[in-house]
Amino acid sequence: MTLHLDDLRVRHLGECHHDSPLADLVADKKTSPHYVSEGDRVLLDDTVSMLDRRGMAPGDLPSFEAAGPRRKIYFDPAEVTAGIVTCGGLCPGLNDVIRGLVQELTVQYDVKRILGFRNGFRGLTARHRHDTVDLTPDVVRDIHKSGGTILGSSRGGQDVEEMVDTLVLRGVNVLFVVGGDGGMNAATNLAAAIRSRGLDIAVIGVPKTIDNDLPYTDQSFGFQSAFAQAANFISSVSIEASASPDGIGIVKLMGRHSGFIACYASLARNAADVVLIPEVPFRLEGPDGLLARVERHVREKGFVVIVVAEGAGQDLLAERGLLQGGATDASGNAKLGDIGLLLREIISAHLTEVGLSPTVRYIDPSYAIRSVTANAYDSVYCLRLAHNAVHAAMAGRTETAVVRWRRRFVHVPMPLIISHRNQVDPDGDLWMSVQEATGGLVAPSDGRKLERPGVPERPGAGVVAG
Ligand SMILES: Nc1ncnc2c1ncn2[C@@H]1O[C@H](COP(=O)(O)OP(=O)(O)O)[C@@H](O)[C@H]1O
Ligand SMILES: O=P(O)(O)OC[C@H]1O[C@](O)(COP(=O)(O)O)[C@@H](O)[C@@H]1O
Ligand SMILES: [Mg+2]
Repeated sequence: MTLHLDDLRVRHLGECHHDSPLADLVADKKTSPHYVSEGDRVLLDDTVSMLDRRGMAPGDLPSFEAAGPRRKIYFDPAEVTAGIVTCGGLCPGLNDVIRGLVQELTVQYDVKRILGFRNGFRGLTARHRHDTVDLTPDVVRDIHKSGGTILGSSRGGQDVEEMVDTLVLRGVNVLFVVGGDGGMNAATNLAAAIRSRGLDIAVIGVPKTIDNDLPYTDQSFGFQSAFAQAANFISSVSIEASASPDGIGIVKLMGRHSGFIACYASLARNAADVVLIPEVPFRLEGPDGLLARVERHVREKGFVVIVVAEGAGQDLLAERGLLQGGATDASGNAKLGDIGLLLREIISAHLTEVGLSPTVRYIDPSYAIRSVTANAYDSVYCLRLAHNAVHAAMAGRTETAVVRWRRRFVHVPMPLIISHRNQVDPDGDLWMSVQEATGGLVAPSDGRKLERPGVPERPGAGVVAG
């Protein structure tokens, strides 16, 4: 998809006439390596060759509006009622975002009324619209010390007009939606319905996903905390596998369509011998297939550690009739088959057949990963996203997501956030790092040639076969 400057312009509700309480803070600020001044823009591309290929004057290059406080704002804070909703699967840092939004709205902008809608968009339906939480600095003071979301979350569709009615009935003129692709889709529809009714309500998105599968953001909040926790499970399985004769360690990690958690968690411990992700289909059979590679590892080193993203190898499950074709959850997300269980069965059978005596250690940590408390890095990240989301809303931006792009906080039109999925690029440098760390790949099922098969020496990897 080729993006142009106009695709990256965000919607405004109107002119900003009110003095911002933060005007003095930004009055003399200029763009520097550590600040982007109001009105300046952040480039989409970041290499000389990409810019060169565009062949444009700097002002015409595709770029994002910088986030941050403005000198003038659109809303009179005394007239603002803010709403907050968290939706979809959990992710570390949701409470940090809620806390940051509430603190910034109240302390900096003196907004007096903030409603927390319960259990995702379900909380905006007619049935639940009056069951809200009054969010104050006191209520949110310590919530970042726990994972999850104090507001609750949910999957499943709701009527968009009914949700707009809720905003009108509850007097909400600024809504913050913390959600993933589904949540951003719903927020986009909501904003469109608001626009078609001519209402003065801003909808600001804070993109959320532990799968890190949303585009136009450096890395989603909570992702670091999630993969750090995932890495602990890889260590556990590695220790178990290395202490067992012909040990097979398998860790299945979340990642429906994108294998970022599997890649990062594997790199964090450098204990994985094989990493399987949805973006790179793999073969079981043949000299470079998974089974041969696993067998080689076990024979040469005594054990093997496999990290598999839940969305990997779904074709293998389908071939075996282990997928309910077209089955989806309440939000329309595809229901996956259990690749971890299939690998456990197939690998055990193969190794037994070739005369080994495998001991399999299989962990599926699932919710134990995404429910953790945000680490210090993610807490800071969430707080800064929240501050910028509040600035965007008060400045009358709408249908806009607040993200960090190439280290700068920027505004992205919501439709772009759902325009495609962020995935591990098999030709990109992350996958290259995984290849370097694991010493090669399982043969791809698309017939591409392997470049570097082999078993690398890993310091501290444990038992080496004699
Ligand atoms: N394509 C869609 N269009 C409109 N609303 C959607 C869409 N997909 C999901 N939603 C709504 O967004 C909410 C969250 O979506 P879900 O896919 O469960 O999680 P996430 O936001 O984390 O991706 C759900 O309540 C669902 O109804
Ligand atoms: O059991 P649930 O809630 O459907 O969640 C499972 C899915 O949630 C995820 O964490 C992604 O969540 P989102 O769809 O909310 O982004 C996936 O990794 C996983 O497949
Ligand atoms: Mg999703």
